[in-house]
Amino acid sequence: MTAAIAPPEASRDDTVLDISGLVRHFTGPAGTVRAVDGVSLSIGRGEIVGLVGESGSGKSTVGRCAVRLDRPTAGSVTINGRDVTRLSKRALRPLRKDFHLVFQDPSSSLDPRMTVGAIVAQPLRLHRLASGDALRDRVATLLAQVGLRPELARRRPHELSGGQRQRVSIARALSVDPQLLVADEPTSALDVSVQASVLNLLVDLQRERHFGCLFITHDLAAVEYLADRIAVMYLGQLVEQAPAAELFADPKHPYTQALLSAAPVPNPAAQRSRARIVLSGELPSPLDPPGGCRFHTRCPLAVDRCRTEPPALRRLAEGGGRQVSCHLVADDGTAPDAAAPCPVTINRP
Ligand SMILES: Nc1ncnc2c1ncn2[C@@H]1O[C@H](COP(=O)(O)OP(=O)(O)OP(=O)(O)O)[C@@H](O)[C@H]1O
Repeated sequence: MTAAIAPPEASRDDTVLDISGLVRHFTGPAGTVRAVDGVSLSIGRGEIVGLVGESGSGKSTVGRCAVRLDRPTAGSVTINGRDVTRLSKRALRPLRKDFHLVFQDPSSSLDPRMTVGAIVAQPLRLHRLASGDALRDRVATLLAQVGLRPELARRRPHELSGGQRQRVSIARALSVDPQLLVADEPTSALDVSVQASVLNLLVDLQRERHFGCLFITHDLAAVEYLADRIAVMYLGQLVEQAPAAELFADPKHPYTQALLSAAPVPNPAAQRSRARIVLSGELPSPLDPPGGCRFHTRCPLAVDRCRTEPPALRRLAEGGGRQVSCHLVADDGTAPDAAAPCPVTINRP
């Protein structure tokens, strides 16, 4: 398990989400899936943190635990200073308005029997925040804020387009003014032509309302555009975390370097300066993750130490508070280039 260190953000008093040492294992007939294995991450008010990594690396599991749709095996989740990890459903109910999840596929998260108006009104009713005319006005305002015409309130989800349905989910999630929104691939089920407008809507609403946002995605161009900070996951653990601009300009972890090298960039000159790193092999099974550094089986730079000793996620001496878990990255941030493997000096403690 990773010896994850608590980021300094965890001690800020504007922290809305603080995940500490999160572990989520699923035990079934085939064994124990170690979906998340020691993740620590925090999000401040008004901050968008992007969570990226290959399919199966554990991103959605982190997101589900963050909003208590799933319970961690170990570790804690604190929202607005309250540890929600072990609260009963009843104790959790009044706090639920502070955090919401926007799912990848709005069709599966919207009740097909309810009208759009009733769906958006539901959290306001549940938390007794509005009723009667005030409730109707609030729903109309919310629909307008997500760019939907008021008459759509009488329709049902199947009568809307995918983009409109996702706007309804966003209106529902934001109806009670949450402090934290977890958006799990909110545009990946949508037509490419409407993805940008839904993303822009999310960003506009976030800038206006200053909620903290955990944005889970495979879309590196989107995350570069909208996230303040990015955390990179590999096989259940965080391998790197840094301000978005710094991560994209200078990825330190060999896995981050490989991930970003595969992403299309809007500026072709930048693309040319970044050699493509093709990783060998598949993501190993989380049923039996490799010992030592979990990435060593695919890392073009791995040395003996990587095969035996798990690297801790440690803070580098950089202004932005970057964290990296790699034996080959020096404390001052000097990092080898996975695109040009060559003998490296191991930075032994
Ligand atoms: N309820 C469950 N029972 C058993 N295994 C699970 C369960 N939920 C997730 N997993 C496993 O945990 C691992 C992490 O899954 P998760 O969905 O969190 O990854 P992800 O990074 O979000 O993937 P994707 O990008 O494809 O959504 C995967 O191996 C997945 O099969």
